[in-house]
Amino acid sequence: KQVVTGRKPTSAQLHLMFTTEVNLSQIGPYIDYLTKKQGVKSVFVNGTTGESLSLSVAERKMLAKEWCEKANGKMEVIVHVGCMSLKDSQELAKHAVEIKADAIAVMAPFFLKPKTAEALKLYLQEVSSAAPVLPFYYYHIPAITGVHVPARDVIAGIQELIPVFRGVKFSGTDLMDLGQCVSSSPPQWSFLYGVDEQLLAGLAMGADGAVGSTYNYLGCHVNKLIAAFEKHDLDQARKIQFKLQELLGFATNFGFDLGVNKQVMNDVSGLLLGPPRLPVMPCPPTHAQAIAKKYFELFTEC
Ligand SMILES: CC(=O)N[C@@H]([C@@H](O)[C@H](O)[C@H](O)CO)[C@@H](O)CC(=O)C(=O)O
Repeated sequence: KQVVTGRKPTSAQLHLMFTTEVNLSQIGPYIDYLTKKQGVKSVFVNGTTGESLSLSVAERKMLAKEWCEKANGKMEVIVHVGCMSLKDSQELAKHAVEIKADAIAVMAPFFLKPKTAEALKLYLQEVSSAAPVLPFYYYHIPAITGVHVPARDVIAGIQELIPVFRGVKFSGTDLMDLGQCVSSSPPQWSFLYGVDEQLLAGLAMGADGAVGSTYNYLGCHVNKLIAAFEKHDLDQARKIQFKLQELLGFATNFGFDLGVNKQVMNDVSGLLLGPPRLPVMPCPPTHAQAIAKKYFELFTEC
């Protein structure tokens, strides 16, 4: 007979909580939620929020394939293929071609870090050479990689090395660097800004779009922010940006991280996206519920 003691989880329960597996069955409903409820038109798969660097190459392939198959014309799919090993990145880049991804992105490896823009560019070129037909984005996220080479130095002359280069997913806070990237680039390149709490500043500096963890549940509001900015309605754009800041400021009190974000995604969308993988800890349900409550106070359905 099993004795349920109430508070302390048994070691078997703990094992279940922390041994997370990817769950492909949720990707179809997730795409429907993003496209129909959030008005999201593109997805950035296996990035930071997707915990790519905590997944095996095989898992990343399964996920990318499922996203491409299920998205099938409903959304554009950009697959992040950056790894610590060049060989793994090339394998994922080749795979992205096979599954007909729309584009790939690559962050700097960050165990043995590139010390110069030249080294990083050579690395990016080698990855792109495994998928020479796919549009290529550099994923600049210095707070995570610890690679602080300015993005403007990475993209200088990069088209000669990577003819399919299309832009930068810019998740840095250095707006001068973003501005210098924009002002030195051909108009067909895109700069996708990735610091949700200051998107409006990124747009003012010339970003063309946004990729961020909170857009899983704020996509339609952020589309409105972008539309207001494009109409020069700064008051409206600021109103939305300030509400997003209020939500993130509130969530920061609970140690906002991937685990918290994932739980908020579950609570707001009603999807069963599961907990994060170790070493990221699952968010205590009471914390996520408080953040979701704040979300519903600040944002009405679009
Ligand atoms: C460091 C980090 O996770 N940055 C997030 C932001 O969306 C971030 O969560 C948000 O601005 C809150 O700080 C994104 O840039 C990451 C992202 O887009 C991704 O999942 O690849």
